[in-house]
Amino acid sequence: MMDGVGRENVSYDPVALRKKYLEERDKRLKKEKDGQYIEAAGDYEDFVADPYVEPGFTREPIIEDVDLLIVGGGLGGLQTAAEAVKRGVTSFKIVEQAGDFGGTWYWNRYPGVRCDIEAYIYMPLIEEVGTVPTERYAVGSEIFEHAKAIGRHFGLYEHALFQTKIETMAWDEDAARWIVSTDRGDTIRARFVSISQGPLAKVKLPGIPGIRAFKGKMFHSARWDYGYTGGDAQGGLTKLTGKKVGVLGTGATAVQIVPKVSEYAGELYVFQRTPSAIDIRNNSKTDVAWLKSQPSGWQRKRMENFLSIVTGVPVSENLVNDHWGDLWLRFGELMHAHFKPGGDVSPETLMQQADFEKMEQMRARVASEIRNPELAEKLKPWYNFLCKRPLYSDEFLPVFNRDNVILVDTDGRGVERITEKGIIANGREYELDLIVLATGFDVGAPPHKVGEYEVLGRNGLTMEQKWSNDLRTVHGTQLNGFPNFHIVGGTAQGTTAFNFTHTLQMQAEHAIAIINYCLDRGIKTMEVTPEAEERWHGIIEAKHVDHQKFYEECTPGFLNNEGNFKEKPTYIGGTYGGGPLEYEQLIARWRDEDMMRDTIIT
Ligand SMILES: NC(=O)C1=CN([C@@H]2O[C@H](COP(=O)(O)OP(=O)(O)OC[C@H]3O[C@@H](n4cnc5c(N)ncnc54)[C@H](OP(=O)(O)O)[C@@H]3O)[C@@H](O)[C@H]2O)C=CC1
Repeated sequence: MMDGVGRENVSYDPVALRKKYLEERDKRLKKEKDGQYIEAAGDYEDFVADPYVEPGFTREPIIEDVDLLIVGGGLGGLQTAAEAVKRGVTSFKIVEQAGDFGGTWYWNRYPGVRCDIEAYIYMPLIEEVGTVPTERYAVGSEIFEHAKAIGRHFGLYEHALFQTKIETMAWDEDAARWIVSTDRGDTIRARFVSISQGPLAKVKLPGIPGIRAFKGKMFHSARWDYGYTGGDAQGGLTKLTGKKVGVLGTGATAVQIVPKVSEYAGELYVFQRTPSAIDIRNNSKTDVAWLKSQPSGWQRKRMENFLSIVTGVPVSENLVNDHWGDLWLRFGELMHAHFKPGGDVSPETLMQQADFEKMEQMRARVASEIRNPELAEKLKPWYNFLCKRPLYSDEFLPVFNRDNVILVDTDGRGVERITEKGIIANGREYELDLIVLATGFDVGAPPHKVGEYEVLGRNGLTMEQKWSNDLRTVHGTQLNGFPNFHIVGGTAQGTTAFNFTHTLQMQAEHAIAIINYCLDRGIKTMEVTPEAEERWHGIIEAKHVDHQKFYEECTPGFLNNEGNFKEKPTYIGGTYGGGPLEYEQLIARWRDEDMMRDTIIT
């Protein structure tokens, strides 16, 4: 079937393409690697101040013993708390630094914010809560509202401590509890802790000279200032009329911001270092009758079907049927047609073929959307599809046909400097009123780098010390030396997926099943043994999928630590190689069969 962007009859020269990809990568490799970014902390903390709460919030400190402390009120924390409630755990607190639940959907309120994953599988617990997403790909505010609805439905607000940051968390051997203090003067003594701090919690700023020099308005996309721009995420940015706006970045965030801002700004400058591959969104209104007629358990089934497709697990039907699955479905077709065990065509060759085809389609889409052929060339992406997180938009590319939108392509170099008046790129100064830093997050920073507090396990052991030689965990969620401690959202030696809430759900259920097991039986402490960590390490090694060559050849980005894949394991590189669905079965089996062998219980 043709879909208007030349998805059939794709022809290309694989040798020339590979050469071009490597040349484009080389333009972008920076000696600073991931050190090119500045963390929005310390001297840069003002970039992450919460613009959505009234200043001056105070409350009385609490001193409380609880069975469970959940760190983080984003979707992972909510899924953990909902699971706790379902299992009858009633004594718990949720500590969240924001002013409400929602996590990434609380912070990211920029114009055009929308989830790229279908709402029916992304928005957790919609069957239980009764939320009906209005569109197939929901806007951010709707997901934020759903997060709050989860909070109301499961009675989580009475357990929440908002606008509260953890300052210390230490295991007390005698009390067999985690003693946690906060910046609001609280002391919480928790039998169990589950942390869920999110992969997008740490804002990244570009470490370019002059970032403090700019005299106009500047903010990161995750702290949008509607007081300055007017309007809301849906539009109405009328205060930008006549203004010169610069958006720095062309990732998943920028492609959503740019079309909205282009409707209002006098001039919009989009500073591009690497053009992104932008696939078809094809959004639609929810067929409410269809949604309401689904049998119980439909959401889980749909989630599993999607996850199977995007991890190459064969399925007999394609329930979601959007463009996320294209690459794997095509790979499956090629394997079926050309792969024979012992034959001379390898799965890698066929995957590369599927990838070249996919990216040719992406480039053909650019050519068909952009009227000016020279401009179209600048917007074409030259890397393997999975080198960057895939993007979906039907609005971004056509925006460059507008007169008030100017692409500043830096041909891989990035912008050079920020000045009092604006941005210098390609040796020219662009004067601006507003600079939006759509420069992303420290995706997948290890847990001890996300929260700005130290977790002190047995005998004051820190995670940094524990992992100083090599990473050791059981399932990426439990650690020897850290009893009664769980990580939800653990990717290193754990798992992840494009539909991140799906893997959060797996780990939330796992953590609460274990915690509930202990609470039911009066078990004071449960700690995974060093032998269990070695066993899991062995499984991780045995299942290891060697991504090294692939990511080394990739254009830099957060998936390969900005071209530093060899020296530093990444978010993706260290996950369980059998894939998330196998991981889910394996952790369930572990609870039933091996938990007693692998833990010390008191
Ligand atoms: N579910 C959803 O719909 C959404 C999800 N997200 C999530 O957030 C993640 C992060 O996305 P995003 O916020 O876009 O961040 P990204 O890290 O994907 O993008 C950052 C952008 O900033 C650019 N950049 C950085 N430094 C410079 C510089 N000095 N000069 C010019 N450009 C520069 C990068 O260029 P270069 O490419 O060259 O590095 C890149 O285009 C996504 O991968 C996704 O997981 C975000 C938005 C929507």
